[in-house]
Amino acid sequence: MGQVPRALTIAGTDPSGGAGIHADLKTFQELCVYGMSVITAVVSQNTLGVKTFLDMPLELIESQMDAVYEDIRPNAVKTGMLSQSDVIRLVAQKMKAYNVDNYVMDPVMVAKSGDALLAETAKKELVNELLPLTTIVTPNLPEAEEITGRTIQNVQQMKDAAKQIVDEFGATAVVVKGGHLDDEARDIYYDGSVFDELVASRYDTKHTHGTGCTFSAAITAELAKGTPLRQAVETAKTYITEAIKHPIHLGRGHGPVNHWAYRNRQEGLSRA
Ligand SMILES: Nc1ncnc2c1ncn2[C@@H]1O[C@H](COP(=O)(O)OP(=O)(O)O)[C@@H](O)[C@H]1O
Ligand SMILES: Cc1ncc(COP(=O)(O)O)c(N)n1
Repeated sequence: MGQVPRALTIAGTDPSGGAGIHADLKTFQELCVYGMSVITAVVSQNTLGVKTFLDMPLELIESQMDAVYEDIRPNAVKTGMLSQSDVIRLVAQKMKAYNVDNYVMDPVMVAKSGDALLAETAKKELVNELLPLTTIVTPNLPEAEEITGRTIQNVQQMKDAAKQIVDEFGATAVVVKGGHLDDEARDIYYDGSVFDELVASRYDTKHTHGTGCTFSAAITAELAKGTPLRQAVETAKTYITEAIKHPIHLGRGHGPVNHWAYRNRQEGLSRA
């Protein structure tokens, strides 16, 4: 047997298991990829909201990245919550030092509960330092608005934002996620030459804690396996749609998505 595909997430935690590192590792596992993690912040949160969080010291983030790269090199990497400017600058510097490719950025800014997970002053660092390194970036509508300075209320405006993020800010590709838009869950993919729409039914559910984390982790897992980018995004869309469609009804707020649903569908099983 050849070496198993390996993916790394650099992100914050969620003790209730629905978002951040926890969502990412569950997604990697379900997609048969060996998961590793670098923790940027310990976040006290659950389905009801964020209570508080503590950023890890920079030396500890750096040391965790070194621990991974000196031993088990990942085939793909994603970033989630990076919370402040010096964390972003450090991660960008380490990404360059380790010559990272297959980099998926989920530009996490605000939790579903409305709590800020990225300092206001750090947004420009995310765009200037990290965006040009990405293979793909996956903003939701408010994040795409922040990055581009545009108002986005329809598909044409999503396409305009996608174009700006790639052509002007230097991402290799982008998916602008329309989970916040209308009656369909319509996302716009753009890779500098091709626009594409990823469309799924929109399910009327409050169980959407960790949807963005899960979607970007699924793209990362597929890239780690060597799946071409466009196809990786397609698989991630199926994964997140199934995970939202079959809620597991945990928590008193925005509950977590169902990580068993994708494989249940593939294998005709019913684990939950
Ligand atoms: N209610 C829903 N039904 C179906 N798909 C959804 C729903 N909400 C979000 N999605 C999809 O889930 C993925 C994550 O989107 P989104 O919720 O916008 O991200 P974020 O968690 O970053 O805000 C996207 O593919 C989006 O279209
Ligand atoms: C540590 C951490 N990272 C990210 C999110 C955003 O989650 P969502 O995917 O619901 O936008 C979160 N709530 N916590």
